[in-house]
Amino acid sequence: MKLGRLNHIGVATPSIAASILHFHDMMGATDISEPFDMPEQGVKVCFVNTPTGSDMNGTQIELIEPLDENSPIHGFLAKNPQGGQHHVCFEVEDISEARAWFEGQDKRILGPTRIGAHGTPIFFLHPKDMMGQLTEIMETPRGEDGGGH
Ligand SMILES: CC[C@@H](C(=O)O)C(=O)SCCNC(=O)CCNC(=O)[C@H](O)C(C)(C)COP(=O)(O)OP(=O)(O)OC[C@H]1O[C@@H](n2cnc3c(N)ncnc32)[C@H](O)[C@@H]1OP(=O)(O)O
Ligand SMILES: [Co+2]
Repeated sequence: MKLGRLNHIGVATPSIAASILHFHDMMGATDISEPFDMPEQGVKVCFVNTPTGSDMNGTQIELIEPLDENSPIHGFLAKNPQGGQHHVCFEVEDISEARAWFEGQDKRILGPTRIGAHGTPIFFLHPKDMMGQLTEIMETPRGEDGGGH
């Protein structure tokens, strides 16, 4: 398994609208996507794009707000009502190979591989098996050779 780019940091929030204001007005973010719903993941999503580097791929902040009480981030927000850093997402070249690698290391994989917000397959690893960090593994979008969005 070869580690790819840090694609995004997932930040849970009780209000994407309030978080957009924070990143725009307080942090000076100039490239923020329109929020959109992902009912199959139980979240509303919005990307805050950081400036691109020489490789033309900036890391994103992925704002996520629960769509309802069945959302996988409902419990996290119950414990952290203000929201906060929720997960990190690393890219890999081959999602099946990565899944087999982590399974072979006895890491708990949370649910099936599914299509994520960037249109490529993703899966999640339990934070208790990953040094306390909920970890999302995402296949690099084709044509981007190493990352980005
Ligand atoms: C936008 C789409 C997509 C993308 O394309 O990028 C996404 O990112 S969707 C993001 C939301 N989806 C997910 O998070 C799916 C995977 N998550 C889960 O299956 C669950 O959230 C969870 C990780 C199993 C947690 O479930 P929950 O019921 O909320 O908590 P538990 O009480 O079972 O937690 C057990 C234990 O783990 C600690 N914990 C929970 N969440 C986190 C976290 N985000 N980071 C670090 N640690 C976490 C929790 O505190 C418990 O610890 P103890 O209290 O010590 O037992
Ligand atoms: Co994510």
